[in-house]
Amino acid sequence: MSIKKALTIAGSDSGGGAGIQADLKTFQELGVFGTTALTAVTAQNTLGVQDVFPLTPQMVKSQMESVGDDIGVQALKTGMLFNAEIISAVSETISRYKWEKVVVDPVMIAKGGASLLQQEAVSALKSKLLPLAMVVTPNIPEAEVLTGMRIKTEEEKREAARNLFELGVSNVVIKGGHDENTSESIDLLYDGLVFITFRSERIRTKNTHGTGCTFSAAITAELAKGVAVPDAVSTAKSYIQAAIEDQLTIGSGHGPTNHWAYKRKFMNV
Ligand SMILES: Nc1ncnc2c1ncn2[C@@H]1O[C@H](COP(=O)(O)OP(=O)(O)O)[C@@H](O)[C@H]1O
Ligand SMILES: Cc1ncc(COP(=O)(O)OP(=O)(O)O)c(N)n1
Repeated sequence: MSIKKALTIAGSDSGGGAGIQADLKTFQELGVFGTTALTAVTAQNTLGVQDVFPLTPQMVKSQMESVGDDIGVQALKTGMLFNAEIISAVSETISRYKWEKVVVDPVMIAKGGASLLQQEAVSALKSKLLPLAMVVTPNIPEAEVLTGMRIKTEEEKREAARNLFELGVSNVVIKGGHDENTSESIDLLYDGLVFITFRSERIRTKNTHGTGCTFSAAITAELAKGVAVPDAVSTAKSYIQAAIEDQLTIGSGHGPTNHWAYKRKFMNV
């Protein structure tokens, strides 16, 4: 059997809710073989991030090469990259291997407030990595940092998406999870021509740790299978909705989502 392979370049979450752990669970559930290039180790649980230890840029590059030289990469995603040196190493390696299906989740701050990207690395993210991205998936605070705009209205979301497209990204998805005053969670896709909205009922829960990682990993898995971007975003939206709805109770803070839920809801597994 030939199976598609997806690579995640991200940090480890010891609590299992976000980062590499969320990405691998998502790849597995969506039927692609997951590989990893670890950027940083975090000591983390549902209450927050207790410690961060970044790996060297050389070690990140070596892991990408090990995967690229032997296993192959049909699509990849980036998550926590932590500093400008790691961003440079990742961007150079993506360019050298000519990997095209690149999903950038511009992870900046964890739910508890810990910084997962140094402030001075934002310009490297914009100038080196975003131009290589087939899809970028900022949440609203991340889109505000990347564009320098304040985003409150639907028109401001569209303006931010246009600005991000101008940085060289082929498809921009501004996620609506942080828009807490709305009864729906609305994600907006822009491909330079049209806007498509993906809507779902907002679930009132504190257990949303790792939703952004999971959503971008689901897009990556679908791209690895050859699915077009709008359909990949649609599946990712269904996946994350099911995973938030079918609640787990783990830890006493912001708990993780449930990766078993998607197949249970849509495939009766
Ligand atoms: N309470 C919620 N109910 C339904 N969907 C949500 C909820 N919170 C987040 N989502 C969805 O989860 C995904 C991640 O969104 P978001 O929370 O904005 O990202 P991040 O985890 O990066 O902060 C998006 O598809 C968003 O619509
Ligand atoms: C190691 C690691 N990577 C990414 C995140 C951020 O994950 P995200 O999906 O944005 O979820 P929250 O942190 O907002 O719950 C992380 N926490 N750790």
